[in-house]
Amino acid sequence: MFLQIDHVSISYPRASAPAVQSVSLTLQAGQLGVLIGPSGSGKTTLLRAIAGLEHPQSGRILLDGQVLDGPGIRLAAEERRIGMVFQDFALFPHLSIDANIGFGLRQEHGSKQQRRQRVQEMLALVGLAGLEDKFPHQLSGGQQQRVALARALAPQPRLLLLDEPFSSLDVELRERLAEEVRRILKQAGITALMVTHDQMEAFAVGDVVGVMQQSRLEQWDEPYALYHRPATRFVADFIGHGIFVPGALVSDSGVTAMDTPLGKLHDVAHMLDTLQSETAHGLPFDVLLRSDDIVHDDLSPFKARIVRKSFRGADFLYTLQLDDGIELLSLVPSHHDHAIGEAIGIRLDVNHVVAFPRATT
Ligand SMILES: Nc1ncnc2c1ncn2[C@@H]1O[C@H](COP(=O)(O)OP(=O)(O)OP(=O)(O)O)[C@@H](O)[C@H]1O
Repeated sequence: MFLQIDHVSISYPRASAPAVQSVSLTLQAGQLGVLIGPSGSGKTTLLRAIAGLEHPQSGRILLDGQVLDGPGIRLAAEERRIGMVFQDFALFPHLSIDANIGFGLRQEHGSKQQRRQRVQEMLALVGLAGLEDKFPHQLSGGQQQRVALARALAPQPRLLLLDEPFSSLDVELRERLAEEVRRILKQAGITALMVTHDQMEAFAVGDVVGVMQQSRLEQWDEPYALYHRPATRFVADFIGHGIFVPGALVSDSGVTAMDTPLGKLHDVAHMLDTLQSETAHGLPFDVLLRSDDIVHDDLSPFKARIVRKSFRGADFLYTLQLDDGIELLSLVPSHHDHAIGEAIGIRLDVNHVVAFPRATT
C-alpha cells in the first residue's frame, strides 16, 4: 500500500473527546481517496496529521513504506514531500501565474531551465497554457483553483492532500471542476486524498470514499459499495436520498423475505448473515428505501399521496405519504408532473436490500 493509516487517534490539548479515533485506511499508488462526513467529524484533522501539521497520539502513518508517524517517529512536515491544496487557496496576488506555480520550486527541483519547463508542463496539465503572464485577479475562480492545483503539483509531491478545494466556488463550477481535477490527477498519476462535504463531489473524484462520523471512519469503500452496501445505518442515511421504513423478516412459501409497507422484498440472501436470519425471524428491522428504489407505476396497488415535490430538471423528487403516515422519497422522470395532494401508484424496484436491526443506531 502506498498510503497506510493504521489505527490513528488524535486528540487536541484540553479537548474532551478525540478528534480522530482509531482510523485505518489505505490508498494504492495513483488512487484518489475522498473523505466525507458532517462538520466536526475529524476529516481535516486527519488530513493535517498526514501532512505532519498534527501528530497522532497512537497509530502509524506510512507513505511509500516510510513511517511518517509512529511509536518514537515523527517526520517533520517539510520532510514528507506532501502537497496541499486548501479551501482558501490564496494565490499570491502580486505574482504572475507562472511565478505562482513555480513558487515552491527550489534548486533541489533542478536548474532554472528545468524549473521553467516544469511550470510550463503544469500549465499545460491544468489547461492554462498561454496564461502564464496574467495575474490571479485576471483569472476566473475555476482558473485560479487550477493554478493552485498546478502550484501544489509542481514540486512533484509523493501525495496530494486537498481540503474542500472547491467550497468557495459556485455549485455548477464545482461539479465541472471536480471531474476535471480527477482527470488531471489521473493524468499526472498522483495519489491524493481529498476532504469534502459534498457527496456528488466525492463520487466524481474518488476511487475510494470514506465516511467519517464523530471522529470515526464508518466505511472506506468504492462509491458503488457505499451507496448499495452501506456498512452502517449512519452511512446508509448520509449517502443518497433515502428513508428507513419498518420491515420484518418473514417466511414466504418457505423462502425468507423482507416484508415492508410496500410489499415483500425477496432478494435478501446477501444480508442473511448480517441479520442472523435464522434467529431473527419476526424481529423488527428498518429497511432503507432510496428515492430510486420507489418507482411510479399507475398499475400498482400501492398508492401514496404527494406531500412535497422539488423539480430537479430531468426528474422530480417527490415526498410521498402512505395512508399510515409513513413518508417516502421517489425520483420520478419530470414528464410525470403530478400535483401536490394527488395520489399516485408506486412500487418497489430494489436491487440491493439494505436493512438494519431497529435497535442499531
Ligand atoms: N485546533 C483545534 N483545537 C481544538 N479542537 C479542534 C481543533 N481543530 C479541530 N478541533 C475539533 O476537532 C474535531 C474535528 O474537527 P475537524 O476540523 O477535523 O472536523 P471536520 O470533519 O474537518 O469538520 P469541517 O467539515 O467542519 O471542517 C471537532 O470537534 C473540532 O471542534
